[in-house]
Amino acid sequence: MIDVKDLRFSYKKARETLHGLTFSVTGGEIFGFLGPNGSGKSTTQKILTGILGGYHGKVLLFGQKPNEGQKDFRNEIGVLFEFPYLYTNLSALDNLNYFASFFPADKRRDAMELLEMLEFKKDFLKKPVSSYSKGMRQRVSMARALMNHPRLLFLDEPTSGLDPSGAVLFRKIIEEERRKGTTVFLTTHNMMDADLLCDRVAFIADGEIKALDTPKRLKEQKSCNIAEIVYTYENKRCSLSLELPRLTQAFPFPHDKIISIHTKEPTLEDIFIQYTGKGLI
Ligand SMILES: Nc1ncnc2c1ncn2[C@@H]1O[C@H](COP(=O)(O)OP(=O)(O)OP(=O)(O)O)[C@@H](O)[C@H]1O
Repeated sequence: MIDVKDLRFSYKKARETLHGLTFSVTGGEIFGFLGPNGSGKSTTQKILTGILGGYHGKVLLFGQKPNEGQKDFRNEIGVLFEFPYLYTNLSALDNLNYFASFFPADKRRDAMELLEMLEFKKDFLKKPVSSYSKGMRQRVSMARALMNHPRLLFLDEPTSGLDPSGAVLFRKIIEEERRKGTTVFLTTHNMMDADLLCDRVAFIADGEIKALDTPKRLKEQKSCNIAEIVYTYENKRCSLSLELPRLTQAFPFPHDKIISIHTKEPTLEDIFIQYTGKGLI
């Protein structure tokens, strides 16, 4: 679906922003592109969606170059940008109906249905976008990205500006898209979105991919293999950390009652820091 080999890009001659990215995304997967501010996520998405040209290396989507700009290609992708780019003097419905007019009639989804699915506040449907909160604008942007039944959906920070219940709703909708067979390229520095949604994630830092695998395997590779045992002894609550291989050996210690045994699993963010030496924010 997406095939990228040795992708290099510079905004200015003297400074390279992307230093040879290589990855591929297969049909039907949610692929996470995870990195801190300024690491090159949006630049990569802009190249993949044909907004930025002038790159070096191979970039193919559906087997064709994105910046060749064929209409068929535009009909097959949906994009949620980091910034909403909506007409602020128009309403949600007018914005969506205008964007829908770029697609053939049989590709268009109903604007009203999309906004209902995204739990958009009904009293604002005909008010101008300039009166909307960030979360409401994000809902309209998501509706626009889904407008043409895209086979490939690019989402740049989809849950940014949403409250927790809005973020849960968006994750549900993204999963529903995957269930229908849509391929999703999810750009984010939100570790929870990446961990909950993605089949595979690429860690990007300083314009380079530092690791690429399933969230589970990434966490297992760097797992610290420590179990924490909480127990009581002589009416006191105590805890003990133990390396996992020792759990299989007889390991006596004075106690009255074991309360819990938990492995200390690293989070995806812990793993990101181990690979890149930096946090996600
Ligand atoms: N139009 C531009 N002109 C010059 N430099 C740019 C431009 N856009 C981005 N950059 C630089 O390119 C680098 C990568 O930026 P990019 O926006 O791709 O990062 P990002 O990972 O998406 O960050 P964020 O999470 O903040 O959106 C940064 O150093 C940024 O300052």
